[in-house]
Amino acid sequence: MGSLSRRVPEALKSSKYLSFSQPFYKLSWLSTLLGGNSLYGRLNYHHFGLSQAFSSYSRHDSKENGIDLNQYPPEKIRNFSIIAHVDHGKSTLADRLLELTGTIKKGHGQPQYLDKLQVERERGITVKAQTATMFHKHNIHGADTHEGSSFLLNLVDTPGHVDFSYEVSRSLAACQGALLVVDAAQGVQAQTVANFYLAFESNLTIIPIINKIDQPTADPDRVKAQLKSMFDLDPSDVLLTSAKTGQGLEQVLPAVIQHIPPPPGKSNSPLRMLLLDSYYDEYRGVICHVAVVDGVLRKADKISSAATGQAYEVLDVGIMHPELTPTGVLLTGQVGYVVSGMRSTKEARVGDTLHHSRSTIEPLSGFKPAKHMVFSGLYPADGSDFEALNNAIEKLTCNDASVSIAKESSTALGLGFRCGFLGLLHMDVFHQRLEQEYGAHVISTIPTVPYIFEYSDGSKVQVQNPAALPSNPKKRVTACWEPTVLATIIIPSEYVGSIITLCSERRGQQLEYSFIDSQRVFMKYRLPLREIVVDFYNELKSMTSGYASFDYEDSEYQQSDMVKLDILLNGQPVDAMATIVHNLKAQRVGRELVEKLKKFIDRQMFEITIQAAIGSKVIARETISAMRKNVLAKCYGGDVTRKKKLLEKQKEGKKRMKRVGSVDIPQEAFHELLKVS
Ligand SMILES: Nc1nc2c(ncn2[C@@H]2O[C@H](COP(=O)(O)OP(=O)(O)OP(=O)(O)O)[C@@H](O)[C@H]2O)c(=O)[nH]1
Repeated sequence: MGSLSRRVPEALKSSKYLSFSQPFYKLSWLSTLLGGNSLYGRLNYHHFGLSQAFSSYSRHDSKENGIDLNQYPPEKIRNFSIIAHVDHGKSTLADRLLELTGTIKKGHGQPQYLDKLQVERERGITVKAQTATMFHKHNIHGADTHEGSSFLLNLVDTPGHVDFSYEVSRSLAACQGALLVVDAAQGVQAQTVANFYLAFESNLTIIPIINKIDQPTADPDRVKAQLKSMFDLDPSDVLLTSAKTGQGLEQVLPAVIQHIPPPPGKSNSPLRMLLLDSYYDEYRGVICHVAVVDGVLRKADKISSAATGQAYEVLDVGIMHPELTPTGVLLTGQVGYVVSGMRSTKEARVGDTLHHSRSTIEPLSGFKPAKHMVFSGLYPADGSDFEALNNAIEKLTCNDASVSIAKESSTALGLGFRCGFLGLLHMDVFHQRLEQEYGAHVISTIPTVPYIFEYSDGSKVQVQNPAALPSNPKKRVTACWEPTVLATIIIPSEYVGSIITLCSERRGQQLEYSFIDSQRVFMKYRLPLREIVVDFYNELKSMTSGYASFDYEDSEYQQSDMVKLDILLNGQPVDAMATIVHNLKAQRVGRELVEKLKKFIDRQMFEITIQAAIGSKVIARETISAMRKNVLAKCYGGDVTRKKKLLEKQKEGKKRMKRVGSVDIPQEAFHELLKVS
């Protein structure tokens, strides 16, 4: 294989999409760390029984594990991640590499080994980045042999969905290279482009892999041409694989070892390690994932946090192989875990530098904080369960630090939380995890994006909750700004017309339009974030029979004519149902909301009016007429058991209701409102 192409394509240099500050070939582990964002995966004990694995490992020392990390100085280490568009085969490829190196057993009966969360398995998507350490014998002449020297390879499987690109960028901070996996039939898609640039900006060496070549519709030559035209990647450098049949996989690890540079830290400098991620284990306390940038960390060392100055003793240290495996030491360039008696994940600040307490060091620059794109209120479905929900949220946020949480209260729903998410899928996944892992049942309010409102007194505030806006905004609000995104859309050319119509309906502005090849078009749009958070992707997919791909990055705020839309039940505004919409769309959204509510609220003993209003102006109205017969009227007096049963049933039904004023609203009504855009 020839040397990998590292030239910056001219067309890309001028792209508004990116700024290129450093030559592609100039790899710098440190500058990547300083400028990058990274998060290492977590091993979730709840799903994995790792606590047992951990305690049994803990009884052995590193020699019993048969692993002597002293054999792996930086030149014998490669840190790389696998990046790709969603479903192009990252996790399957990761599985095969773990099998190939004997890290997991072949046919371990658990597809997508690194997708540990139940939600990941059910949805078939990767949500959390995950790391695994592998050992691989390689002979410098290229052929893998048992006589070759042994390398330590850290592999990071990253999520492909746009909501989790923050995880990808944080993962890349601990890597010097990336395998860019592209489906041989689907070719380059929107997240291929986005992830390529993330890796490219982090100065990583990129190894292109065309996967799924076993498919009947595979067309590797077409995909090679796309990689050349989009990223200037040399077709002769592209590896062809099938993670399903195993074809071509033997070339992957030799390419990793030959082309990805070793981590560049200094072994004889004072210890500096970057805290990549942390999670809480009820038996061990906080487990931190770390990358040792300089120096050496040993069990029983005294270490300090550069952020808080707090000192700790290293109780345990090791690698993820793929489960927590004590080694007693972590050397320069190695990635592993540390247990140091931290009691809460709040002490373990992602992006912090840990160092020996006795030495003074220059801290590494941490990560940019996660940017919350979507906010929603979370309330216990049963009002009395606030404490239970509070506990569940506290525990889950220990394992998903990318959610922001603040307590809030609603007249309609009582005490709850205002949560900030990276996107709508992230919000959905968070709900699912709350339910599945902690048994918490929640009602969430219509998601909103963070607006900036200016009031007549000149003050500007960020509004994350529509209820915080006064109901007559025309009187007091003088201006509003909404967040926008730069969206990349890739579609087959026959769908261009309908997608342009969709984007203009969503108030989009076209910035770029070009052909990737004779069949596919690449478009760049500026779109208000509000217009894409609900249902945009689904619509895009259904309009293109599933062929569209979409990715976005956040961009600047733009001034917009936004208004608060109130929902009133029997004349009373329901704060949890308020939303902020564009003035031109208010009428349609108001109509849809009241129609949805009419469908989901059952008839009650009295008439219910449902109204949508902007300030004092009602823009949509529906009425639910009063119920004539009581459920018990159906009983023929004497049948006590039947009566009891019916009362029980009614009580059960009530549990799933929220009473707002005098009106009972089923939980489903709240869920349905989330789908109105
Ligand atoms: N035919 C064929 N199918 C494959 C191959 N590799 C993966 N798949 C299938 O493609 C689907 C997606 O694979 P994953 O490995 O979950 O993809 P991913 O990129 O990790 O997906 P996300 O984590 O959701 O981004 C699964 O059904 C795999 O079985 C391959 O080489 N050939």
